Amino acid sequence: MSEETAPYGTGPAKAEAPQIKRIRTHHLREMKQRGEKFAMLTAYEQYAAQTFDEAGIEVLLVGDSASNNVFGNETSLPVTVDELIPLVRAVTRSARRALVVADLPFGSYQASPEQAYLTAVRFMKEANAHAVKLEGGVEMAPQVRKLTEGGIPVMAHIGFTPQSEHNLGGYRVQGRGDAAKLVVEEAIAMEESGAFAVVMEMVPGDVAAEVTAAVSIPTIGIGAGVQCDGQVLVWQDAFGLRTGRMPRFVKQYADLHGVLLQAARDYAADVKAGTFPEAEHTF
Ligand SMILES: Nc1nc(=O)c2c([nH]1)NC[C@@H]1CN(c3ccc(C(=O)N[C@@H](CCC(=O)O)C(=O)O)cc3)CN21
Ligand SMILES: CC(C)C(=O)C(=O)O
Ligand SMILES: [Mg+2]
Repeated sequence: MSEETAPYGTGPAKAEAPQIKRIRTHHLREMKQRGEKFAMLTAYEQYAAQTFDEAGIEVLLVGDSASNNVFGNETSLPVTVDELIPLVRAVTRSARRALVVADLPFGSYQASPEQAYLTAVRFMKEANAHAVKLEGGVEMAPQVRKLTEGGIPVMAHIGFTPQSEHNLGGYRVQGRGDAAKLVVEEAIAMEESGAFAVVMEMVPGDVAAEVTAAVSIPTIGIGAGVQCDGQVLVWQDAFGLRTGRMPRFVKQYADLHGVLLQAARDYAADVKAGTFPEAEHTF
């Protein structure tokens, strides 16, 4: 089937598509230098990825949070590399401009730099990821160095790191009081090991500001205040597809749950009443 007549989900035909320059890791660093902020969202499949890309979101993260937001687990711990690879592939196929980052899941990189490299290579080769992300500070420096030297851009993730929730004593703010200097040290270790950016999760705003000033790589906050170079949220939180208690750092920009609920109810009511399908929907 030609691109022009393909009915589903292929977006505009390649021939008509204007040339769009892909965001690369150095562009984010240049934005930091210019004092320009950038936005990152999670994405796990085609339509969200296409829509966020069209909206100008600079970075799409295929988070290990797919564990709870796609696969229905309670935490991010159970998700596997084999489960995440098809999601990353869908997002890289769908985003024309955004930098697509694949989150390495729990247990797929902590054992050794070699394990981290072999896992990251799978995301790069099998899913066309542009970069990978891993959780941890100073203790992950050998992993970050190994990947970077092997040609794989690494985004670090410090502060509250959900894969270590059992060691951190639950979902808690990190870096309060004396622990602030540890967060700064972690960020510096990540920059020195070659990370191109660092996510900071649930860190006091003043500490995140200090980190942002202390490193030349961009910082990306989630519950880390407005002075980070970029921000990230889980899209189902920000756009209201997920319901229930939200972390304090979430701002709700839409009520997709309400929209979908009403649409599904209207459809069911039409079917039951015999008012759908109508003549125009019938061959
Ligand atoms: N849907 C979703 N959103 C996320 O932000 C997210 C995931 N899933 N899965 C992986 C991790 C887990 N994250 C979480 C989960 C819960 C809290 C939370 O309950 N925070 C509370 C307590 C903070 C405190 O103790 O001070 C909050 O009110 O922010 C925070 C981050 C962030 N990530
Ligand atoms: C919340 C972001 C930073 C993340 O790691 C994820 O979605 O998995
Ligand atoms: Mg994650």
